[in-house]
Amino acid sequence: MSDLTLFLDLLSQPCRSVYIFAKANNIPFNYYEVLLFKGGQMSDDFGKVNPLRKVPALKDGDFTMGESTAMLQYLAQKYKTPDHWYPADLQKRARVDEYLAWQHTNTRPHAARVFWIKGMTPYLLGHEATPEKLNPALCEFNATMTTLQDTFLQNKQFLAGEEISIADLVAIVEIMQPSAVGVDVFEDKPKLSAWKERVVEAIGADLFNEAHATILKVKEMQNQPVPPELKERLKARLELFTR
Ligand SMILES: N[C@@H](CCC(=O)N[C@@H](CS)C(=O)NCC(=O)O)C(=O)O
Repeated sequence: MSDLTLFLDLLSQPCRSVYIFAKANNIPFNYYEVLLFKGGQMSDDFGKVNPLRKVPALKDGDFTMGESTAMLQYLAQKYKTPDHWYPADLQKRARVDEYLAWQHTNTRPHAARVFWIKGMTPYLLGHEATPEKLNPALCEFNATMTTLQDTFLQNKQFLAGEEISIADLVAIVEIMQPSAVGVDVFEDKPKLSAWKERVVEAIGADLFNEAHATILKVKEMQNQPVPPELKERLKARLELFTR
């Protein structure tokens, strides 16, 4: 049994980046499932691992931490994964860090906003999102994807260079969120579309599909009843996205 335990729910995009990274690098870990829709993050046991009550979280012996990008950096350094994931060279590493810093206030919130408005409105309110609510979110997300393609990717193979890095992983898992609820993310973005194919190939299609199997079935979840206590909490979250 490994000393390393990852606390994950693969519906969550940052969980998928950590899961894919660990699997792709053959890092042995125990998988502890924290089912967000069942309130698993609120358990006493999980609170001891991550007092912020967010997944992913990591326990390595007595050491615990949250925050996916910091976890990826920790795993890359601890397990000395191939250099391209998180290069030792100062400036190459800075390129990866640059994207990781930018995405927190761009790709992540903008993709999540589209996912919640388009995907969660039917589940929580029983009707499709109105164009008044959805269109501004789509516009914002589309502008972010244009920046991703034209400013970060440019003519390179991957976001931070010619080989895959943790920047690409962190980006793709976020982008798959709107994609899972039917947004044509790559429409009119041929370079970004080709980049996605390269990322899937570098990770391996089997691992990519396995990690995304739950989120790609999220629309089926919309036919299931929402537990009442969860519904109120999720509705409050949805409201934040539609303000
Ligand atoms: N910045 C954090 C974000 C973690 C996060 O927001 N996780 C969400 C799932 S995607 C969560 O655990 N939400 C539970 C909750 O808010 O109750 C990271 O990158 O790990």
